[in-house]
Amino acid sequence: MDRKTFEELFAELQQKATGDPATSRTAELVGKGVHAIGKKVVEEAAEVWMAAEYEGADATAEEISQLLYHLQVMMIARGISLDDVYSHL
Ligand SMILES: N=c1c2ncn([C@@H]3O[C@H](COP(=O)(O)OP(=O)(O)OP(=O)(O)O)[C@@H](O)[C@H]3O)c2ncn1[C@@H]1O[C@H](COP(=O)(O)O)[C@@H](O)[C@H]1O
Repeated sequence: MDRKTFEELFAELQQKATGDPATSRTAELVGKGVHAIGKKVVEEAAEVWMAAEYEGADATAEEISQLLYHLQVMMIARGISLDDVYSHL
């Protein structure tokens, strides 16, 4: 399985963001902009909630990974760094 940490994913997405939208989901989403990314964030957040209430831990963890991915895409689209977020934790 292709495992990565939150920080490793963010570094990968920063590279992907300026790539080819035809082959990179990240480049496609960043190209579509904050409005489209925001809709995905809300959709994935709802899927986390539903999985947590009605599905198992594995399904919930998968939905959480998709939410984290889309949050990172939003950060990149808005020029927000990991440190910008960590400073509020
Ligand atoms: N971790 C992720 C990841 N999580 C979720 N997703 C995307 O989010 C989708 C999940 O949302 P949905 O279930 O709603 O899928 P969907 O219905 O096809 O979505 P829509 O097209 O309808 O918006 C997946 O199909 C992926 O397109 C991700 N896309 C990419 N990554 C990782 O990001 C990195 C860069 O990926 P690329 O930019 O595609 O090269 C790689 O390491 C990938 O593993």
